[in-house]
Amino acid sequence: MAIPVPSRELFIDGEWKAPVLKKRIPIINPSTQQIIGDIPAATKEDVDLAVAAAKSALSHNKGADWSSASGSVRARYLRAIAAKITEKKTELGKLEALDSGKPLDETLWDMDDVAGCFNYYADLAENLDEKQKAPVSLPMETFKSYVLKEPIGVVGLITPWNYPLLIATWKVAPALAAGCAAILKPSELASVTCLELAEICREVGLPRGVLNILTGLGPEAGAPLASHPDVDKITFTGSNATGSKIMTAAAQLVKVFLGSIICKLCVANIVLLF
Ligand SMILES: NC(=O)c1ccc[n+]([C@@H]2O[C@H](COP(=O)([O-])OP(=O)(O)OC[C@H]3O[C@@H](n4cnc5c(N)ncnc54)[C@H](O)[C@@H]3O)[C@@H](O)[C@H]2O)c1
Ligand SMILES: NCCCC=O
Repeated sequence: MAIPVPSRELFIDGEWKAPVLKKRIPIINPSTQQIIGDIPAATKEDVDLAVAAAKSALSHNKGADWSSASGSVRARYLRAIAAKITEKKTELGKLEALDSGKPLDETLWDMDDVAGCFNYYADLAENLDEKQKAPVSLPMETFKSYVLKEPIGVVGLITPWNYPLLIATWKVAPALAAGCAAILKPSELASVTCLELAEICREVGLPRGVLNILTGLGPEAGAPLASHPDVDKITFTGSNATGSKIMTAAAQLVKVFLGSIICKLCVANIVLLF
């Protein structure tokens, strides 16, 4: 299964960017304990750049490029990403097996699920167009009411090591389908395939800043993302201990009370939605 691990940088505003502090983290193959490469280590400085890029992606071309584009426009990108995942399935499966220590069969199944998930949310994005401005019936004829679905804004996506690209996709695909701009912070223990997702975003021409990918340590990269005042929503999957820290950080910014944090913690199938 020998395959070279690509050397990547952070993915910010549609470009590869070296971390401001130039730090890197070794990639350790869990089955051999050998160092097989390294990933960039983002810090608060890079988080600030990525959040600014995401914020500005929402308003490029007065929103027409992304946040207020039709669901069908966004679906085209999601389908293109799905097609690239399928095209690169073997390479991605091998990289993820080396990086996470999971059996190759499993990581290959996960790549099928990743592609399926991008296609699923492409369908939902298209369906959004039909549902947009659905009228709400009111008892008084003097009032008109309809439902306008709008993206919440900039979202932070923090993910664990055990399904590296799949759990990231469960967060990236719906965020993009809805018209949000996102910053993904994968686990420092298994980030390689998430960086390859960045390369795929470049290849399909995803508008810049719509998806930013910051690898790095939890306290150095995850924490400043979770507590960033310009991040409108945080979604996190991981341990109870980290979930507690993220909810505490969000509470300082009153995000918890605005319906803006989702935590999937270590008790199976628990979803806390405030
Ligand atoms: N409920 C589910 O569906 C589900 C799915 C997969 C994994 N899990 C759970 O995830 C855990 C395994 O994942 P892990 O070891 O990667 O979890 P973890 O909590 O150590 O790390 C998860 C993510 O949080 C980041 N992080 C760490 N400290 C942070 C901080 N202070 N602020 C912001 N981000 C921070 C990490 O860098 C990583 O990206 C297990 O407990 C497992 O049960 C749950
Ligand atoms: N089948 C994937 C389950 C991921 C959560 O742990």
